[in-house]
Parts: sequence; structure tokens; C-alpha cells
Amino acid sequence: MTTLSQSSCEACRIGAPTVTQDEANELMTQIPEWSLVEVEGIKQLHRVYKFKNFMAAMNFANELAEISEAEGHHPGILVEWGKATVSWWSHSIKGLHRNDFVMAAKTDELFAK
Ligand SMILES: C[C@H](O)[C@H](O)[C@H]1CNC2=NC(N)=NC(=O)C2=N1
Repeated sequence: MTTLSQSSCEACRIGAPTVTQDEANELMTQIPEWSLVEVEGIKQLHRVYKFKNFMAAMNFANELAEISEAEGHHPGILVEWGKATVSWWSHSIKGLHRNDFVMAAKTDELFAK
């Protein structure tokens, strides 16, 4: 089985199905540091990463931007002194797609580098 972080994002067009609750529960086991939250009715994945200062957080955000651009799937990132809060969800389907779990796993892999 391909691990999430080794997967690539697939084209996610309007109308594509969101993950089922069972699929989400299974996928969450591969990204245990993440939270599945609902913001304004939209399910999202959230995780806070801690850094030594603002520039370390900013550099992480820029590296994540490169990965996101390559995959064509983009996060929400709040950069603060010593912290970066990353949110993944699929705007086109106003919810969670497998792509979001793939990208959360890739985000963890980047942080572990
Ligand atoms: C045209 C462009 O590829 C699309 O708008 C992509 C860009 N990045 C995206 N990122 C996320 N998180 N959700 C999307 O629906 C999405 N769509």
C-alpha cells in the first residue's frame, strides 16, 4: 500500500466526492498529530508546528508553498513568531478529499526533514 506521503494529489474537480467518515477515520490514523475540525460548516485538517523563531516558521511556510505548487493543492498557513498553523481542505468540494490527507502527510514529512 502506498503511504500517504508517497502519494500524489489527483485532479479534484467540482462535484468530486468528499471522503466518507469511515475513510476519514482510517486516513487520520496515518496523520495522528492532525485534528479534523469543522470551520463554518467545512471539514478541515489542522496542525500547529512549533519553531525557534519567526523566520524558521516563515521558511517552513515557503518550503511548503513549493511542495503545494508542485502538487497543485494549497493549504491555509498562519505564520506567527515560533508557530505555523497549517490547514488542509479542498475548496472545490468544500470539504475533505484524499488529497488533503496526502498533503498533510507531506507537510509532516517536510517538518521532519
Ligand atoms: C485552478 C487551481 O488548480 C485550483 O483552483 C486548485 C488550486 N489549489 C487548490 N487547493 C485546495 N486546497 N483546494 C482546491 O480546490 C484547489 N484548487
